Amino acid sequence: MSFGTISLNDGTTAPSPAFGTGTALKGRDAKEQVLQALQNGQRHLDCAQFYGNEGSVGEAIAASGLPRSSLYITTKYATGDISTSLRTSLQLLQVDYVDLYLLHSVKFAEVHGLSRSWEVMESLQRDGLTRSIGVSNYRVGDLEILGHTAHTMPAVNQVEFHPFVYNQAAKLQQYCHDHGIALASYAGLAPLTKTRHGDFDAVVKRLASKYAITEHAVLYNWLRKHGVFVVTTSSKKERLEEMHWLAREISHEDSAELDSVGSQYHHRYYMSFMDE
Ligand SMILES: NC(=O)c1ccc[n+]([C@@H]2O[C@H](COP(=O)([O-])OP(=O)(O)OC[C@H]3O[C@@H](n4cnc5c(N)ncnc54)[C@H](O)[C@@H]3O)[C@@H](O)[C@H]2O)c1
Ligand SMILES: OCCc1c[nH]c2ccccc12
Repeated sequence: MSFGTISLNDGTTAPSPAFGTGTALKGRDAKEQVLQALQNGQRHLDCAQFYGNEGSVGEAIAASGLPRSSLYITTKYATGDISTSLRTSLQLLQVDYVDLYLLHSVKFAEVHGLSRSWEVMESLQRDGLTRSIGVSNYRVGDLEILGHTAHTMPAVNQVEFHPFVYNQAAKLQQYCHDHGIALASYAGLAPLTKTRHGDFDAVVKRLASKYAITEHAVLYNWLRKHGVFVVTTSSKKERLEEMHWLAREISHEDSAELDSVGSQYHHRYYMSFMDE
């Protein structure tokens, strides 16, 4: 895989990029898109109870004929009893463990309370239903509360991360780094696929030409430069193929230029409470 692997604090490794199954409308059948991704070399699937389509992901996994051991499967808890939710996800995905189980959002987990939720996550890991445990959309304050009672800190925090939330994510990035929590990014392409700014576009264009990669690959490599593992997605075969060759080492100066031009702007597309 193009980006390689990320080492987690529990001694395991996760392949990056992960292939997202949630950008399609909630509940939309993901079978064809996931099967195409698997056939094009993607091995890490990023799933969620919230997406309402784990059954279709399970069908794609089964149809691929790939051995379970060659796959890395992440899914996320949204609602209901955590242990029951994971067991249901396993059934739908047609596997007997996942590699990484995440609490999808601190706002979703509030129903159990942070400490109690994390205790259950630790027990699911002990029972072998998931290899690694982590969180998504947790702020520094949430991680601090969790840390008071946790036996092990989350292996991963999956958050929105791109140049237009760079300033807002700085404290969280530092905290995760200091506590051995791997930061995973979603919506990393948003500066090209959602809101556009001419001066930022110009920098991306210049770097795409300098490094002989696409503009989207400039953002992937910016994420990589920041030590962040990538969750992305595409329904297009050519873009999946492109992910195999897009890794480039962009210079510190070029990355810093994206930081400074991008962080003049602030756009967050998911989970607005992350700015609180
Ligand atoms: N944990 C969370 O709360 C959370 C929130 C949002 C997304 N996610 C995960 O992250 C995944 C990706 O999210 P995203 O869609 O925001 O990520 P992204 O920013 O990587 O955007 C992906 C989209 O960009 C476009 N795209 C991809 N490659 C392209 C290319 N080469 N050229 C032009 N356009 C291209 C496609 O429309 C694709 O759907 C989701 O499927 C989901 O698994 C998680
Ligand atoms: O993991 C993605 C979660 C997600 C997709 N679309 C949304 C809209 C609102 C809140 C969360 C999401």
